Amino acid sequence: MVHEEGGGFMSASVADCPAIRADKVSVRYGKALAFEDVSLEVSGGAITALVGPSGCGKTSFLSCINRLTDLYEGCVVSGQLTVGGESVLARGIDLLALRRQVGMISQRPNPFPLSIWRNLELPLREHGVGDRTERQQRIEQALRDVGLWDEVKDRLNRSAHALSGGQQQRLCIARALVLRPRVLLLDEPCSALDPISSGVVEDHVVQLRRRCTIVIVTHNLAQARRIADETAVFWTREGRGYLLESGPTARIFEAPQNPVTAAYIQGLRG
Ligand SMILES: Nc1ncnc2c1ncn2[C@@H]1O[C@H](COP(=O)(O)OP(=O)(O)OP(=O)(O)O)[C@@H](O)[C@H]1O
Repeated sequence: MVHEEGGGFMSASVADCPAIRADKVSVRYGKALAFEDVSLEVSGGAITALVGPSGCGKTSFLSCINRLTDLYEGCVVSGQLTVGGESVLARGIDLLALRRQVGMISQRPNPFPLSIWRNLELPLREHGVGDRTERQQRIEQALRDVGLWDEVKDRLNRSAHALSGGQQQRLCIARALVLRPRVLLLDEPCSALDPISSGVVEDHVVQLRRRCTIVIVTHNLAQARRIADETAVFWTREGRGYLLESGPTARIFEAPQNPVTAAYIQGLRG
């Protein structure tokens, strides 16, 4: 992909729980604009929900933040995007360092076809983190953070694929957490789960508030209202996504400024 911005990403200077700032960010796939001119401030340490109808660019926006967009041929990201004040769209930034700071969880649980332990050890080895003792500590802590430790501590060498869907998704969150990211991007993390597993995942995401800056895409407006400090509503016009409005979640749900937002949250549109 091509990036159209200057600057640099210095992992050492990113503050704890960094804010994310998008200034007129647009994403094109070939000639098709996925979304355009999105300007959004995401507060450090808060949970921000991205909501809106299908195809309005929520996942594409999320993917810019850790440069997953690089994986799509013909994808062009323009505008300014910073994490903790450091540009993430610049050419030549250290992508490994960026992705260590900015973890991403996808919609469907996707553990590697390896043991539970290896799933968590692999990213640590890949990023050259710690010695054996530190790796063990991080793995146990990450499993505790997602409430899995007591459930799996006696079967760490079993295949991750033998876990239930909800456990697999929590394992994937733990796999991101072992690297101690400062930003966590979650793309509809509960959409493939049953309501009980979904609730468990949601509870653990909430517990990460203030430890990470969290951006979560969700189609579940009740979930956004329950867990998000801030909400950004995306919309689509002639096939192009844009940001309709954003602000504190209570304001978006109780006193939306835009009539389209009002209709959307009442279930009348979208
Ligand atoms: N890899 C890709 N290549 C080409 N077009 C893409 C790609 N990913 C997304 N798009 C297009 O970009 C637009 C925005 O898609 P995106 O998945 O970001 O929206 P979304 O709001 O997350 O949708 P959903 O809620 O259904 O996941 C859509 O028109 C989609 O078809």
